[in-house]
Amino acid sequence: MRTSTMVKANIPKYKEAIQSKRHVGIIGGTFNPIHNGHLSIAEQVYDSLQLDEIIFMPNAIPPHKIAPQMPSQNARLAMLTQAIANNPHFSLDLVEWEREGKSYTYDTMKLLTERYPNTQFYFIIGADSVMDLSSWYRIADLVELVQFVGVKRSGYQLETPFPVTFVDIVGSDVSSSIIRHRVQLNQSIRYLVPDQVALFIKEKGLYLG
Ligand SMILES: Nc1ncnc2c1ncn2[C@@H]1O[C@H](COP(=O)(O)OP(=O)(O)OP(=O)(O)O)[C@@H](O)[C@H]1O
Ligand SMILES: O=C(O)c1ccc[n+]([C@@H]2O[C@H](COP(=O)([O-])O)[C@@H](O)[C@H]2O)c1
Repeated sequence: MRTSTMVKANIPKYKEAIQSKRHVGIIGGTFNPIHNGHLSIAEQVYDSLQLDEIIFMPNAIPPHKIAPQMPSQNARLAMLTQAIANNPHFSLDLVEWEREGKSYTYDTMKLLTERYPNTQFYFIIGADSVMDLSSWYRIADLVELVQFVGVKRSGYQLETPFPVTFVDIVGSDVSSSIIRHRVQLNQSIRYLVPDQVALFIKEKGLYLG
C-alpha cells in the first residue's frame, strides 16, 4: 500500500450502513493537486441532490491522462486528505489508489455496486469528462452501474448521448493545470486551493520544475 496520510480522513459511512438505501456521490480524479473547484462541485451536488455523503476517489494511474508534473503519490494523497478533513460529509476511498494498473471506473464501480447493493452511486464529472465519456472503458456497462452527474466547466459543452443528470452549479474556472502553471510562474494560488494545500505545495516545493 502506497499511503502515508498526515491527516485522518473520515471513513465512508456507506461502508457501515448496509441495511438502508443510501445515495452516495463519488468524485474521482487525479487531484494533481486538489483545488477549490473539486470541493465546490462536490458540495453543490451533495446539496442539490440531497445525497448522504460524498466520496473522493483518487486514481492511482489516470486512464486517459498523461499526467505531467505528477508529484509523489503520497504528496497527492496528503493534499487531498487535508483538503477534505473539515467537512463531515466528505470522505476518502482508496479502492483505486490501492489497485495496480490503470484506474478504470468500470472496474471500481463493479466492485462497489456488488459490495454495497443498497447504495445508489452518483459519479460526479465536469463537462470535459462528460464530453469524453464515449472513450471510457466499458461505458455502456458503466452507465448501468452508476448515475452520472455532470456539471458545467468553462470551455466545454454539456452534451452527450449518455444518460447524465445535469446539476446547475456556480462554476469556477480553476483547474489543476492552472494551479501547477501558476506555481511555476510564482503566482499566488491563495483562494484557489485550500490554505493547507497551498502551504503543502510551498513547503515541499511542488510543481516548480
Ligand atoms: N473547475 C471545475 N469545474 C467542473 N468540474 C471540474 C473542475 N475541476 C475539476 N473538475 C472535474 O473533476 C474531476 C476530476 O478532475 P481532475 O482531478 O482531473 O482535475 P482537473 O482540474 O481537470 O485537472 P487537470 O487540469 O490537470 O486536467 C473531473 O471529472 C473534472 O471534470
Ligand atoms: O474508466 C475510464 O475509462 C475513465 C476514463 C477517463 C477518466 N476516468 C475517471 O474519471 C475521473 C476524472 O478523470 P480525470 O482524468 O479528469 O482525473 C477519474 O476518476 C478517472 O479515473 C475513467
